[in-house]
Amino acid sequence: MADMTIRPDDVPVVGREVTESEVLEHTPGAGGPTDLRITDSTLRDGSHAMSHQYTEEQVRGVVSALDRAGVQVIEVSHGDGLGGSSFNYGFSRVDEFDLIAAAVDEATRAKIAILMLPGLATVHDLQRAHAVGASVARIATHCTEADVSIQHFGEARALGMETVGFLMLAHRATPEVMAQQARIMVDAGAQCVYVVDSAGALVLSDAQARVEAVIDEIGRDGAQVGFHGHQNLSLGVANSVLAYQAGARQIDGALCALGAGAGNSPTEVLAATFERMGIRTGVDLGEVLSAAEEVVRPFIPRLPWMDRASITQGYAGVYSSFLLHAERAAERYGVPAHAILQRVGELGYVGGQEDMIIDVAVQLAQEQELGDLAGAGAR
Ligand SMILES: C[C@H](O)CC(=O)C(=O)O
Ligand SMILES: [Mn+2]
Repeated sequence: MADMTIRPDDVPVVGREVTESEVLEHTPGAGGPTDLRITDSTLRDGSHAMSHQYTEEQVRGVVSALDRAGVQVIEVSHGDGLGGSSFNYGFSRVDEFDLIAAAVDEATRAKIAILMLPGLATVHDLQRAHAVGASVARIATHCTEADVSIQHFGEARALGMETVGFLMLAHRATPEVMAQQARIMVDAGAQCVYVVDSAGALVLSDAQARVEAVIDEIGRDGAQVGFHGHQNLSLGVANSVLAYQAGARQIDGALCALGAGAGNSPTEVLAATFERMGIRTGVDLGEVLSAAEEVVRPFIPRLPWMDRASITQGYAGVYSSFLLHAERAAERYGVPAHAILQRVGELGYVGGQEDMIIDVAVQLAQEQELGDLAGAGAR
């Protein structure tokens, strides 16, 4: 297998020399050199499924177990990224900077990553995350709006952080557009760009084609490509394998699939599948299975699952984190969550439009009432 270390000469230079300390290195995991790097997002994407109620004790337990298992990067933030704790997205139980600091304190080998969406989080939030010890900045935009991340990549690199770009709702852009957007991120300082299947809507070759196009565009700069899957159509792991085969070298997962919608590709299943394929992740399978079964599963309020609402998200291409918002609106306005999500898909809403879910529910409730009245009139 190819040597996966990115050396100073391979890293795209963004307006200045790259120093040794900024070089993206793949820390050998428990099993030595790796062929791909798994980033675990239980403590970030999983925060959606936890309604952002993580405690410091839970964060410490998960980080310690993942670190022991040899997972090289652990993401910790509000589900919607830094600054997400708000009326629109849901308030965190514990300040995310305290959770990030606890994660940094607990990790002995793993790097702690944060996610941020420019506009929701500011450069000041990024500086705070760095100050408490986060060393990987994952900067996310809608798949056609990479230009809003330019300043943030510049600041992350200036802070000496490893940088990863997240092109969300990737099913909404063609492979060609994904490649153009990835180019913007790399020119701004991203060392890796992810194809992010936020809706779990990419079906096999759809995922592969996007990864291939992005690699064709940015691979020559020495930048890597990653894949972040959701299980709404149950394809997160299969898409991740295809992404690896297309050249992706960073893959996201979450223990017990704990993530938005039907959840993320389960980290423990990724570890087992790649091990079966002879692909080295550096993750100790026994330890990661224990982390899922003994540390995470006991505190999960509800296991993410492919039910009618989350399958509708995959089918209709709806942002996975809309699920709990839709369920709450369904309860309040007496309309089915899957009908809300179907309509949201038709209207093409993107992350940040959570408040529109209420409007859709109100509209559907009115339509339902009119339908009932018409039915009553006909009798
Ligand atoms: C902020 C989002 O939840 C990021 C993500 O995980 C996705 O788009 O998927
Ligand atoms: Mn996600």
